[in-house]
Order: sequence, then structure tokens, then C-alpha cells
Amino acid sequence: MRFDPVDAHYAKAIQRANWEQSVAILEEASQAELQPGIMSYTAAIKRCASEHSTILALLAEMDKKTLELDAVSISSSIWALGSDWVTSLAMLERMIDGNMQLNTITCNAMIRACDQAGQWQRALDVLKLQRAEQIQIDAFTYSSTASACAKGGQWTLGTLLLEEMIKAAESRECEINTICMNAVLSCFEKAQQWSRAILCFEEMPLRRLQPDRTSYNCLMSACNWPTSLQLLEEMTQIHLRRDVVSFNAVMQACARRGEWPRALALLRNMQASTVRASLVSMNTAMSACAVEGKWQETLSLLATSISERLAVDIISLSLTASALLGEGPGTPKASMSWVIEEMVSRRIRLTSSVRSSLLSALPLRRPRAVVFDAFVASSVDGAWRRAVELVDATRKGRRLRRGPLASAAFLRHLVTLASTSACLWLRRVMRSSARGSSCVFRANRAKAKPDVLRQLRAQGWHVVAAPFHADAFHATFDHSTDTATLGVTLPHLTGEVYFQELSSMLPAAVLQAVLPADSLVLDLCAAPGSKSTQLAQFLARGTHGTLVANELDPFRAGKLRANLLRVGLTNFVVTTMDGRAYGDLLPNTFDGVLVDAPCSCEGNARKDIFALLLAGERDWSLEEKQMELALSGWNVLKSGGYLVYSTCTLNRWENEGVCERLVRLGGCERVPVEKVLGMPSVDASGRLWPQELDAEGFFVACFRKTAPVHGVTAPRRAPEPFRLRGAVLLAPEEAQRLEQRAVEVMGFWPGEKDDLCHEDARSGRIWLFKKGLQVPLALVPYCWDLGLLIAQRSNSVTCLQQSLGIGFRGQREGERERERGRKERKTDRPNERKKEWQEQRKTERQ
Ligand SMILES: C[S@@+](CC[C@H](N)C(=O)[O-])C[C@H]1O[C@@H](n2cnc3c(N)ncnc32)[C@H](O)[C@@H]1O
Repeated sequence: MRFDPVDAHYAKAIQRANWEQSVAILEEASQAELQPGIMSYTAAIKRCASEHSTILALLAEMDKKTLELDAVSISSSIWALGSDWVTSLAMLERMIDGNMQLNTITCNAMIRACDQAGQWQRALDVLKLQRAEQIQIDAFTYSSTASACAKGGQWTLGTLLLEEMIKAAESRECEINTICMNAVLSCFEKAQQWSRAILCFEEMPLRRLQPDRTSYNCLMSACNWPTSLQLLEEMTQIHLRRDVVSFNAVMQACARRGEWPRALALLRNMQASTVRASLVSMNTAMSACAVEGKWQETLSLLATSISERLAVDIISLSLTASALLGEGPGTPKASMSWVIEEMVSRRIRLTSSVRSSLLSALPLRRPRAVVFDAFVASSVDGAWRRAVELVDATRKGRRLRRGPLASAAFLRHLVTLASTSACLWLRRVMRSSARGSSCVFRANRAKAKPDVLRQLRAQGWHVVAAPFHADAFHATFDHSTDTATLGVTLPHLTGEVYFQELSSMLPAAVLQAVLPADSLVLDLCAAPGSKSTQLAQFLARGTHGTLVANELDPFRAGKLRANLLRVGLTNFVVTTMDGRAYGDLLPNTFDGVLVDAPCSCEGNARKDIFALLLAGERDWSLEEKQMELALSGWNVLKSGGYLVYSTCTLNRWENEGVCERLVRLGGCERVPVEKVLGMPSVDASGRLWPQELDAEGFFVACFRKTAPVHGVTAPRRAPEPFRLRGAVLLAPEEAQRLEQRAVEVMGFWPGEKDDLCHEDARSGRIWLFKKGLQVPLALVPYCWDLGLLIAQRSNSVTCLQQSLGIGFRGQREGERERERGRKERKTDRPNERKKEWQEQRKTERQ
């Protein structure tokens, strides 16, 4: 690189400035004729170490100015980016792609980023890369990798690292120190592997390393209470100052064994040794007492914590509450009310388990969970009057609906998103959010007959066509219909209609507009399955269209599968795994991916009047999860494929924030959703405001992948047909018998000509595998099930899976309708039913 004296001059000035000044210097310099170069930007990035968004802006500016990044600037950026491992990894890849020499500093920075972000696998990957490229591994490399493994609970890897460290020290390849031994110790400590922790501790003097306070603290926390107590004594003997962590470690060991008197004695001992007890110390002592039902002691510890001005949290308060509840009918009500008041005044949001146990102790007559939430949540913005109003109204059985309770922080954030006059616009958003949610359903073309709308009207439904989706209808009901029980109405149970919020139909509609029906599509976060059913229905129009619907939570995955079957679909598989793992498992595989990410649900104000109450606060961990899911979705996408990212939240961070980071990956082209759908109600950023379609707020963005992810190859597709391990193909005669019985009993056979039935020899279950499905092989171990469970054989009696009958009920009539339509077309007669359907839709629109 050529030395530029002007650039060096700016860089020197920046090195002496704080981060804000350094950005100002750069801005000023950019106005001047002599532009700042790579040195100035690198210096500024170093100064902005904790200012993540500023660093990203500086990197973007460097790209815009086509400044060529060198190894120094990349290393500095990775160090400064802290826990943002995604951007750091992209930078490291850039270094590799640009054939720059990797060095220990860059690799260490990358491992540190992975450690801070809890990405232990990635940290190990970098270590492997270092070994492969023969880059010097030092004590920092080992300590950061071990620390990442400790956070991930990977103590076995800790053992391997320890062995490698010792070997490296013996061969003088690397000089290890107490810090890296402590990092390995913490791997064992976190997993409570006391024997290994002791071995590691004893290894230190052999390596001429002096165990320090951290070593003792880790070991005490891994061991049982008598050993921990001994070690605490030993620390005084060797004149090692004991701190609050040392005492907490021993107290926790006592609490684990129910040794509450010892825990309390340690707390007193701690105060005598002029070590100030922390909230963790108090909570540990409280937990020791609460578990043993010592409510007076727990209560007094809580009172002490409050008088000592410790910021008591949900742990302290719920421990006290549970100790009080353990008292049974004689629970001191006054103390309980005091604990609840403390919770409310400290703006503590309860987890559902704590809430349900506390509810029973509330002095309200049969309070409902939502009332208690309202009570606690309303206090957050000091809206006490509103909270009391809500509680009173619900107790008197009155319905109270006067708009959502929005936090000031959320309203402030909303104003920043306004494109027109903020005040009027804000009123429109809030007014529209105050309306109750409307009832919308999709008519299932595969099942619903053309006169379905007439039938629904006869049942008291008032049905009108909804915008943008051909099969979507708004429904209102006469007074006798209880809308809360729509989920058990016949049209819903038979899958003729599917209730779904109108805005939630957007993501699948976008994919439908850009993909052919024969595609392989992944719905990464799929349960309960409204978008999955919509997508699978679209894919069923093709011959090979397949949906892989994934859900992390197995319970929700069960619901997802049930919903897909209820609608009568067979072109799907359900997997249960962390969506973030897909990216590594199946790179460059899918034609389309939907990432309907878990979010803060700010768009749900119509359903949940408390949705906006705690909104407006940034949730970094949620954003990180969304980014990781989006990234995983991006990796599994084929070049030329489309990814749709959606949330039902409104803030900038979880929407634009994630999309901007995705675009920065390169090879990514944003597709304008509003143009694809021809819907001006979706704004250019992809947001649908509640007032636009009279629906819940929503965000949807679409991206096209223009280049594959580097360094990975597409895995093989599954050969047909599938085989379960240990499963045998059913003899054709037997399969035919099963088919006949299914037609007799359920009135329908979900299979087609070349589909195959397999029997799992161990469980006796018989599965039907659709022949045309394009399920990638690597997915097989993660599938909830691969085919349709048709029957179960036990003691040579074969029982049909009757619930399938519900899923396919009506399908037979639908098939017949379609068959009749086909014949009519063949004989060149006008297809009256289709015409009837079209005319009916025309009337609805009018
Ligand atoms: C917004 S909901 C999806 C709604 C669904 N797409 C629909 O339309 O019915 C988000 C879902 O993601 C699931 N989830 C959360 N973390 C996940 C992860 N790491 N991998 C896969 N799914 C996850 C949640 O359990 C939840 O069911």
C-alpha cells in the first residue's frame, strides 16, 4: 500500500480523539479536497470500539469509497465489532477471498467475537483454520476458545483443549498462562465436573503456574460444599484476598445441598470480612432458605436486600413468593401483597409459571391471568388508574376495550417511522390498533365446494371478499355465534376454511408470486402453520412442489403437522430443529425460504391490548436470533432463489436492521414487495400499518440470491423412495388391502399411483411416502415424520389412523368436483361450476 501523508495526518489526529470527535474529523475531512484514506478509517474504527452501528456505517462508507481493506483494517474492525460475529465472519471471509495473509491477531479477534456471542462451534472452526493454515496459536487463542466452550457447556471440548495446551507447552510451541488454565477450569465449573476441575487445578503448579483468585473461585463453584469451604479457608492461608464471587461460590454449593444455616453463616462471615454482599449473594441465600420452606428467613433477606438498596429482581421476588406460597392455606396474605406490590413497582414482568403460582395468592375474586398481567404491565408507564379500571371491569364481568396501552418509548419510536405529518398519522395508527381484530379466513379450494360461501351464510356468517388474496374473505357473525369458538366449527375442523390474519397472508403471497409451483420451499419458523398451509396449498398445484416446515418447539411442531393434515395436504415434511442450524446442514438447496421470525409482536395490538405497553425497548438478543435465522435461511437458499423475511412487529431494529445486515452480505438483491403484489398499502420499506388494510401491523421483505454461498456445495437429493431405518416395504397386495379399507372406512385414500407404504418393524406403524417429494437426505434424521402415518399394527390387528379421515374429509368431494370439471372441459361444455365460483366472487367484490 502506498504511504499517504495526508491520510497519516488525519489518522494521527483521530488517534488522539474520542469516538465522537474521530467521526467528526472524518466527516470534516471528507468535505475537504484531500480525502481521508484507509489509515484514518482504521483509526476511527478503533476509537469507536463500543459503537457498533457507527462501525458498520464506517465500513459501509469505506465500501462506497472503494477503499481497499487490508489485513490491519480488517483485524481492527473485527476487534472493534465485539460480539457481532456475523459481520466479523464476513470480513474474515473477505480476507481469505482477497488472498490476504491471515495472522494470529485476526484469528484471535474472530474467536473473541464468537466467544462473546456464545458461538462455540464457530470459535472451534477458527481454531481449526489456524491449525490448518499453520498460524501461530497463543495463550489468548486458547483462553478465548475455552471460554466459548465454557459458555456453550462443552466440558468435553475443555478436556481436549487442556490436552492440546499441555502438549503445545511441552513442545514449546506456545507458552500457556494462568488465564488460559482458568478458562478451561470454567468449562468444568459450568458443567459441575468437579473431578476434572481438580485435575486441571492441580496441573497448574506442575506447569509453574500460580493459581489465582479466579482459579479458586472456579474450583469452589465446581465442588461440593465441604471442599469449597476448605478451599475458602485455604485462600486466607495463602493470603489470597477473597471477594464476593468466592463467597457466592461456596454459598451456592451449600444452597445446592439445602445447607441453609451454613449459607446464612457465610453471608454473616462475608459481612464480617468487609466484603459487601451482592444481589447474587442475597438471592443464593434466599434460594437456600426458600427451598427448605423457611419463609420468615427468606422474607427477612428480601427486606434486608431492599434496605441495602440492592436492585432486587424477579428471582428475589419469586423466591420469596414461592416460599410464602409453600405455606399453604395459612399464607401470610399481607406479606404476599407486599411482594406483589414490590413486583409491580419494580416493573417486573412475570414469567407464566411465576404468574400462575402468584395468581392463586392474589386477594382478587377469581382473577384472570390477563387481569394480573394488565395490573403489572400497566404500572410500567405509571398508568395506575387504567390498571385499576381494567381489574375492576374484569371482576365485574364487563368488557373493556378502549384502545391499546402504548409505552411512551414505543410512541417515540413510531414517530421516527412516520413518513407524513407525524401527529395525525400517529393518531391513525393508534386508532386503527384500537379496533378489535377482524375475522378473516381462506377458503380451501381443494375441499370447499363453490357454494361454500352460501352454506356459511346459511350458518349465520356474513362473508365479503378480502383484498389481495383470491381465496380470502372477511367474516362477521350474527349475535348467536360465539367467535371464540370458531376453532371448533365444522368448516374449520374439516379444513374447508382456515382462519388467518389478513396481513399474515402477505409472506406466502410474495413467494407465490415469484416462485413456480414445483419448487422446494423451506418455512424455517413454521408453527402453528398458517403460512405453511398457504404455501403447501400453492406448491400442491405442481407435481413436485414440496414444503419443508420446521419448528423448534416439538409441541408446536405437533400442532403444525395437525394443521397441515387438516387442510388435506401431503406434499410436506415437518422437521423439529433449531432453524439456525439449517444453514450449515443444507447450503444452497432450497428454491424459496420463508423466515417468519419470532419477534416482539408489536403489530398484534388488536388481539392483545398489552402488546404495545412494554414495546419500544430494544431487545438485542431477539435481534441476534432473528439475524441468525435470516442468515441460516440465506445459506440454504439456492442461487437465483428467493428469501422472504417477515415479522409481526413494527420497530426498525427487528425489521430494517436485519434486512440491512442481510443485504450487506453481498450477492443479495432486494425485491420490492409492494410491486410484486401490486399493493401500494405496503410501504416501500415493507411495512403494513394497521390502518392500511384494517388488519394487524406487519413487516415483509423479499430478497433474491444472485450468487451462491462460497465454500459449500449443494448436498445430494434423496433417492426415491424413502426408507426408514428398520422399515420394510409393504407387500403390494397388503398395501392394496389397506387402501380398500381406508376407502371403506374413511372414504378416501391419500396416496397416488406410485406412492409406497412402509412398515416400521419395531413400532408396527405403517407410513405412506409420497413419491414426488423432494426431501433432501440430510434432513431425514430431523424429520418429525417423513410420510403420512396411515395405520398401526399391533398383535396382527391393523388399525387405521382415523384422524386422517378428518384431514381428508371433503377432499373426496373436492376431487370429484375437479374430476367432473375436467370431464366437462373435455366434452367442451362450459364449466358451470367454475363460472359459478367466479360470478360469486365478482358479486362479493362489488
Ligand atoms: C412468528 S411464529 C411463526 C408463525 C408461523 N409462521 C405461522 O404463520 O403460523 C415464530 C415461531 O418460530 C419458532 N422459533 C423460535 N425460535 C426458533 C428457532 N431457533 N428455530 C426454529 N423455530 C423457532 C417459535 O416457536 C414460533 O413457533
